[in-house]
Amino acid sequence: MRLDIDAVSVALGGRPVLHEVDLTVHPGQFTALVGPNGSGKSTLLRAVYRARRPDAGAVRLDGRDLWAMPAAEAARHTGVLMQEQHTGFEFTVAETVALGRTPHLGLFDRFTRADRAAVDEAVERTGLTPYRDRRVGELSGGERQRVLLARALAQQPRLLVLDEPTNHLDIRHQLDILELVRDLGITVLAALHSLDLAACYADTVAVLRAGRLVGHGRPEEVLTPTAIAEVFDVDATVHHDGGATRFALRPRCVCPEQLCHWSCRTRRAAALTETTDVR
Ligand SMILES: Nc1ncnc2c1ncn2[C@@H]1O[C@H](COP(=O)(O)OP(=O)(O)OP(=O)(O)O)[C@@H](O)[C@H]1O
Repeated sequence: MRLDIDAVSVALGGRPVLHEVDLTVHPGQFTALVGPNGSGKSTLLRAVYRARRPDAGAVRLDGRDLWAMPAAEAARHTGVLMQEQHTGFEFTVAETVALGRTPHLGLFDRFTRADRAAVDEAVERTGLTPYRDRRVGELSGGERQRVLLARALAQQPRLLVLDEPTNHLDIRHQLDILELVRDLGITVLAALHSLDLAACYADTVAVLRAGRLVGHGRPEEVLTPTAIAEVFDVDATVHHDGGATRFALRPRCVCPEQLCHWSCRTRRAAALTETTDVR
């Protein structure tokens, strides 16, 4: 499924948060959305999974206006894993994952064999088979995160929208989840804080800064030391090692001696105290 974000603008609390953002994710492509805290990533994702209507511009799925289609249809197309998502703690894992089938069921429809198969497959793929009868409230944060991903997968969406899907996960499960998501072969738009993971798993990386899209392209084209320094205010060295890209990042240094950031801060504080003392 093709996702087109056309000149989307959003204001929150009377303040512009997104400024005419244009972004296309081609069918089957995995696009990572990166940017500093508060740059508008979650707000953009909310416009894509119909939680916040854009004030201007449009979101299209295969050319159709997402905000003009019936809510149930939009829900069938789009699987979502958001930050701080609520789950009913009293439900079991299998019951929670089964909720992913809701957009496919009519009011009086019963669960079919196909629905059950979709749930079983989602539980299996996320490594949750040993947990299927456990209550969600008894799970760790990382296990719960996998349950939410399984619920989104059970929905068999054509577009997956993920807001920091690796939150709470240990390194092994971060890799497992992104590998799984990449191998689904469906269209994915995922906000990620880790540039390493974005470079490793995404086909393209879109960079937001202060609500504007300032770059979009293949990871190696977009995540350059200059761009990273400008957007994230850190000094970056990028190593391409075989197929993998690694980033060595450190806070940007502003002192003439090029000492590290903390030293700079210490020095500036010391300098300030000295000045104050002199006065
Ligand atoms: N309901 C709201 N009312 C007013 N401002 C809001 C509201 N929600 C978010 N904002 C502001 O909008 C901006 C963008 O927030 P958003 O959550 O989209 O950023 P983000 O890039 O996802 O950040 P993070 O990396 O910290 O999750 C922030 O400055 C935030 O304070």
